[in-house]
Amino acid sequence: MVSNLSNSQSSSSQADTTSQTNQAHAHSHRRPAPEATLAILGAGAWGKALATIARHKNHQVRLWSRSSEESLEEVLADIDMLVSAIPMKGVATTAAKIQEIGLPDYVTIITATKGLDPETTRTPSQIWEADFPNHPIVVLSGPNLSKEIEQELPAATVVSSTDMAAAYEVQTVFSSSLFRVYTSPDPLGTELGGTLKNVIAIAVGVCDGLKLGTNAKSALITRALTEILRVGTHLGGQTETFFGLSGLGDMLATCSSVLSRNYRVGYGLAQGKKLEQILEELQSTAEGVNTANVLVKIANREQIPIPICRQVYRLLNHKITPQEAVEALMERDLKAEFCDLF
Ligand SMILES: NC(=O)C1=CN([C@@H]2O[C@H](COP(=O)(O)OP(=O)(O)OC[C@H]3O[C@@H](n4cnc5c(N)ncnc54)[C@H](OP(=O)(O)O)[C@@H]3O)[C@@H](O)[C@H]2O)C=CC1
Ligand SMILES: O=C(CO)COP(=O)(O)O
Repeated sequence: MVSNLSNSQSSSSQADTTSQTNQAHAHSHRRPAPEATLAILGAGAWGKALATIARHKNHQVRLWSRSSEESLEEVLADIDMLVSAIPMKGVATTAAKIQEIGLPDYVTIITATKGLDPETTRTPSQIWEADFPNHPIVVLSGPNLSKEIEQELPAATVVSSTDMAAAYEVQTVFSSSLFRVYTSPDPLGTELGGTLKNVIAIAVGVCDGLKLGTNAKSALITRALTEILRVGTHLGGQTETFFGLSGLGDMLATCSSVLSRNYRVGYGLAQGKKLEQILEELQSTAEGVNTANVLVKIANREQIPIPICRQVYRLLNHKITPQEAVEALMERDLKAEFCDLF
């Protein structure tokens, strides 16, 4: 399907990645990246798109979901990298299953889930890290609407890890002329940007569904960035990360496209549809619904002001109408623009 995802980096960037790959191997005994064997867990929209990208780089890809004929044991046998594109609700149980099966220490774990665990409030990478403390863990996140990637449209993403050798290796594995992969040393910030923006995409869907106009949408997205920065840095992400592809970049993509499931949740609510009906029609994951609930739990615990996300939470939990949510935001106490950023 995607014919142009071949590796056509310039010679200088090839030199860069070659030295990066050498650096990766200097730090580990992992096998060379050029023809890696990848298990991609989660055969939904995102797992399939990632599989397409990897296959066009000539990697061996085994795509798995719970309804696959192959067992998880079979899929995991002799792999170099494990990619998790599982929805949040399945991450902890799947990680526990893999722990039981066993995974050699050299296998890099790449997490592409955008969510927060409802029980523990942990991010997906924190779950993988806790279960696999000896493995390199890499977060992959960015403005990556899967339908556009399947249509061979260019996109960029971020791979982030405290183990930079692993990040460089994953960068090499996924980079192509249509998928530009940047590295970052801030996995938590990278992950939180992609996760928190889903709640904002619901808010923006409401804004568009109510036809509140461009001024309102611009104000909403801008103030939402302040809110994401406040939460994200409080939880340990680096400020600059939230201005990058996995933060602002992903928020712009998700808040401006009807391809976003989260945006469509908000849009549907503004049209008076019931949440259950919208989710039924989507037949796909909208992580912002769960994330809004977990985020409010975190904000209450840590005393972090999240006015926009709190209205989304109240709307999703049938405590308020879309119009009341708008009024509540507009009628808050007046204040300086940057008084409470950090
Ligand atoms: N779609 C996109 O554009 C992007 C999505 N993401 C993120 O990737 C994650 C997955 O999204 P997406 O692929 O769109 O979701 P989909 O709903 O399209 O697919 C989900 C996949 O996961 C499997 N699955 C569902 N529930 C569980 C579970 N409890 N345990 C294990 N596996 C499960 C499903 O198959 P089965 O039921 O057979 O197991 C299915 O293959 C989300 O966190 C999303 O935010 C990130 C970037 C882009
Ligand atoms: O995360 C995404 C794009 O980067 C996908 O967004 P949705 O889950 O809202 O479709």
